[in-house]
Amino acid sequence: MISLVTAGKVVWVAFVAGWYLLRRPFDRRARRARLTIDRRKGADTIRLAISATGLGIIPLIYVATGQPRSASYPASPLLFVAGICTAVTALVLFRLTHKALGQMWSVSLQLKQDHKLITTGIYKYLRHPMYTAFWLMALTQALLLPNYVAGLAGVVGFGFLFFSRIGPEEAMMEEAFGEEYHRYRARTWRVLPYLY
Ligand SMILES: C[S@@+](CC[C@H](N)C(=O)[O-])C[C@H]1O[C@@H](n2cnc3c(N)ncnc32)[C@H](O)[C@@H]1O
Repeated sequence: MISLVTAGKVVWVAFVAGWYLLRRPFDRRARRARLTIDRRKGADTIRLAISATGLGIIPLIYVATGQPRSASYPASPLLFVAGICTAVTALVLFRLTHKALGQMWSVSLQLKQDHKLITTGIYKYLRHPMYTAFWLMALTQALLLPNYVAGLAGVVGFGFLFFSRIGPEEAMMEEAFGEEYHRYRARTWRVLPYLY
């Protein structure tokens, strides 16, 4: 029988692989698109690197080596089951966001030629449901990996990206779509209905 720690690591790896497979076709298409606004360079590159370190590199080092060992604590079956639930919810939400955004998606602060504002599908209810999915991804990491550093690195890394990007992203959308975005913003929540 494998230990709960190993099971958590296996589920986390499967979860990240599923995440990557869902994103791959959109990423390939996005690389070929012509852009009218491209704010990837500078601050956004740093944000993406910090987020990828917290959500990917640090937990991967822990999964492969068990380091940093001194930050580990006993695994709990309750947290493990909760982690599976948040993983499934995150993947479903991540798929819904890509389905709704389609070719309008890009990894950074960019707008395509003939970019359209999407306000349908999951975007009818939330302006940033993909970031909700990323928060769930960070939570899944914390629940599945019983190590204070590896588990919480996602919350810190993605939290940095989220809080430093949300303002510039909304400003960019408002600049491009004016009144249409203003009205959309007034009738939707950012990431959590009735809360934020
Ligand atoms: C990483 S995606 C995240 C999308 C969104 N913030 C979310 O969390 O669901 C960021 C890019 O998606 C595009 N985008 C974001 N919201 C959009 C919308 N409602 N309609 C069309 N494109 C959008 C913009 O090009 C933006 O640079």
